[in-house]
Amino acid sequence: MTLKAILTDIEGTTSAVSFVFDVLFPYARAHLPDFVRTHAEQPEVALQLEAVRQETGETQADVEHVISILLDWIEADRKATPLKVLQGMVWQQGYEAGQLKGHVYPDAVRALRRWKTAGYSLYVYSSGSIQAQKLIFGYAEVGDLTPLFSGYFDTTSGGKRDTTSYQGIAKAIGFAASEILFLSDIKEELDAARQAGMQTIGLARQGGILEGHTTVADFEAINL
Ligand SMILES: CSCCC(=O)C(=O)COP(=O)(O)O
Ligand SMILES: [Mg+2]
Repeated sequence: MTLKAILTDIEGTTSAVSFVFDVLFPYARAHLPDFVRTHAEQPEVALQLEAVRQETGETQADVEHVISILLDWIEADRKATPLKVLQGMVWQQGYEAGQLKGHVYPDAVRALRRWKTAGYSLYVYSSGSIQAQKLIFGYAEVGDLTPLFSGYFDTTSGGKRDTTSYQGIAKAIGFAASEILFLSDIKEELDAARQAGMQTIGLARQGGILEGHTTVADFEAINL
């Protein structure tokens, strides 16, 4: 099958789950309350606070209550778009201050560089906001990896377990779904991508099999 583009997940695929859970989420938990208090009137922040109110039906919630909802969502790893957008804004401060460095597995860095040189177009699809995606790759430990990527998709393209999201992404990329390879560590995401017609490879970095999909332990084991 012809392959023209690679669409990759981040957490558990290009980057360690532990980086997200032990570094990024605690950073957001610590800094999001003051960030929201300070910037609540800023239009792009106010828009997300309003989105939280709409999503929970708590239309009269004050800023402190919205903050407590957001902290609950971090705890529950909710992939809610307003939380993801706000996390991206908070992380930007951390990356710019040198307090955060994006973790990307060395095998992923090597393979992504090789595939780009070989002429494949590279895209990212993560529940993290597009801003957060650009930050993890832009401030990677090995330097700026963003020149490798031709585009980014987040939850504004739909949920990662929904087939329609992958159909929409293929349309946006401009290739047939069958010409796109999706990489992820989550079986349900791979199932949805395959249902949309994409090629799939599962990443099981701790070992194991993502049932129904070719599964590898790292990017070096992917032969295009
Ligand atoms: C873009 S780094 C932040 C990761 C994040 O917030 C997240 O929810 C990870 O989701 P993924 O779809 O990459 O598994
Ligand atoms: Mg993942």
